[in-house]
This record gives sequence, structure tokens and C-alpha cells, in this order.
Amino acid sequence: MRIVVDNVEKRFIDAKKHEVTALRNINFAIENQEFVVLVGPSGCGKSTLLNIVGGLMSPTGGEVYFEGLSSGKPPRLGIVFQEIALFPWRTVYENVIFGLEEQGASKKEQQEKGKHYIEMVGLSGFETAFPKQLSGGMRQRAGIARALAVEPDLLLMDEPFSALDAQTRTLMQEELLAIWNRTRLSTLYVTHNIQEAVYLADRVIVLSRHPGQIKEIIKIDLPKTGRDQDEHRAAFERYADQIWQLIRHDAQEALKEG
Ligand SMILES: Nc1ncnc2c1ncn2[C@@H]1O[C@H](COP(=O)(O)OP(=O)(O)OP(=O)(O)O)[C@@H](O)[C@H]1O
Repeated sequence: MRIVVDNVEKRFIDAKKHEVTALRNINFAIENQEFVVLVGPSGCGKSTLLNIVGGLMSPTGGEVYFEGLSSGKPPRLGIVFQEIALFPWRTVYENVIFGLEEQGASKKEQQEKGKHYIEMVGLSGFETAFPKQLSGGMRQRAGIARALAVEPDLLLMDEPFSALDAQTRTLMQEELLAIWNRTRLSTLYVTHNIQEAVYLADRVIVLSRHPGQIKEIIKIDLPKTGRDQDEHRAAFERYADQIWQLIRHDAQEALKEG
């Protein structure tokens, strides 16, 4: 499946009743099995764009469409936010199968897929634990398993690891890449973190701010495994630097505005 973002624009009315253009002239596609990362300074419209692609918010102009779905069938979406909203009264297993229940999957399918995706994110043995008994990283894994369990056409991730400490974050990036290499889901991923973008992406979309527009789309021509190894270090850093140079000025402006 291919997702096409066609000339999307989003205007908001702010608290002072002024019109704010958050996004303008946004055109790109997410190819089948492609991992696309959105980066940009604070307030450039990353989350707004992700929400529009996921149908959680309507654009004020343009449209998003899904090519290659059987006609009339809505796309299945898996969504992971920064703060995973696990149901506190449900166990890990019950959280993971939530979307399957919603889809009306049989008990047998719920059990098979629940087990499979819990195993994939490394939470076997924690099926009966409740969210409050888990560390932040484990909660994020449960949230990822829940998103994967519906076998989505598109996986949307909005800063999924930004609330984690740096070490857990690095480990989770590695695990996400391993999971992604197994599932190859078309993915749209939002982050502030340039290293994370270069580590995960097939392509990085750099947004500018006021209004959020696409500044550049950068293809990361590195193998999808072992990007952090010595032999790729120089190329990795070149990509990271190229992206930082594109963002730097806007990020400084964002900092001044607070
Ligand atoms: N509901 C809303 N009403 C008014 N303005 C909004 C609304 N949602 C977002 N905005 C504005 O749209 C712009 C983009 O916001 P958005 O949250 O998408 O940016 P972001 O790049 O995800 O930011 P951050 O990196 O800080 O999370 C900002 O100027 C924001 O203030």
C-alpha cells in the first residue's frame, strides 16, 4: 500500500483568534514497506501532519489517500504516541489484544496474535502484569505490540521514545528496527532527534516552521541493519549534519519564541 499526501494544508485559529497556518504545500508519498521519518524544530507541525495522515484530524486543504487497498476498505492504522495510553485496568495481554477485539477477531486469533506480538516486543512472561507494574520502556513495548497486533497498513509513531531515559531509548530504537525488519510495515515516525531519524529512516522529511513546509526530503542510503557500526559512521554523521544544518536556524528561532 502507498500513502499519498497531496497538497495538504492546515490552518488553525489560535487563542487570540488569529489564523495560524501550521502546514502548507505538503506533498509526499510513503511507499509500501517504507519507513519515513518527519523531523523539524518544535512547533513546525510534525504532530499535526501525523494526525492528518492518521485521519485523527482533517486538513483544511488537500487530501491524504491510500493506494492499493481493496475498494471501500478503510486502512488499518497502528498508532503509538509518546505517552502510551495503556488501559490501567487491563493486563499487558488484554491491552495488546484490544484492537483485535474491536475488529471482532475470534478468541483464537486474539490469542495467537497476542502471544506472537508480545513475544516480538520481548514481553513474554509479563502477559498478566498491569501497566503500573512495568517500567517506562516496557510500557512502550506493550503499546508497540498493541499497535502491531492489528497488523496495520500503516504504523504511525509520534515521539514514541522521547519520555524514556537515553539508554532505554537507544535500546528501544534497536528493538524497533529489529521488529521493523521482521514486519516491514509502512511507517510514519515523528521525532525531534536527528540521530534517531538517521538510524531508523529510509527517508527523512525535514520540515521548516511558520508555516510548516517541506524543506527537503533526504534518502538515507545506508543498510537497514548495522548503521551504527564503524564502517558507516562517517556517512551517518554526514547525514545527521546535513539535517541539522537544515533545521538549525528554525530551531534557534523556536527557542527564542519559547
Ligand atoms: N488545536 C490547535 N489550535 C491552534 N493551534 C494549533 C493547534 N494544534 C497545533 N497548533 C499550532 O500548529 C503548529 C504546529 O503544532 P504541532 O504540535 O503539530 O508541531 P510539532 O512540530 O509537533 O511540535 P513539537 O515538536 O513541539 O511537538 C504550532 O504553531 C501550534 O501552536
